[in-house]
Amino acid sequence: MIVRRLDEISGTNRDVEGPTFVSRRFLLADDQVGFSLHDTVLYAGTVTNMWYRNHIEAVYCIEGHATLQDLDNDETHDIRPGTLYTLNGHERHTLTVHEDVRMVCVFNPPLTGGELHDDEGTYPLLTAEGAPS
Ligand SMILES: CC(=O)NCC[C@H](N)C(=O)O
Repeated sequence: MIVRRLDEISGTNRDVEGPTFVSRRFLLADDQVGFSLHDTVLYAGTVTNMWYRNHIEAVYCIEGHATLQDLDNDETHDIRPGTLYTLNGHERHTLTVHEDVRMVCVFNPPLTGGELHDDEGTYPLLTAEGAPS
């Protein structure tokens, strides 16, 4: 069994700062559970463009307010606490954050640690050893 607390992750290499968010990565590939799980806060006033070509991501909002734009299907969704979205079609999307949003994010395959978005908003596909798979 794995038990972790947010205050144990803060300030470690599982606490990853991006330009528009902080991602506290509770579970990663080397935990060997088949997915990664993050507590992510995206900051008010920011816009983040993403395209998870290599992963499926599920996102559950527990705090704040944002607008999600599905660029592939030309749809817009209001994101508030209690809303889940899942990028099961690897959709290109944008999050425009009105109030800091706190999200529980699950990635399959799991992230390995320090991944950050490239110019297209994609995370690389890495193994637990950090090498491209
Ligand atoms: C909601 C979202 O996708 N934010 C970007 C960060 C990502 N969820 C992460 O935790 O690395």
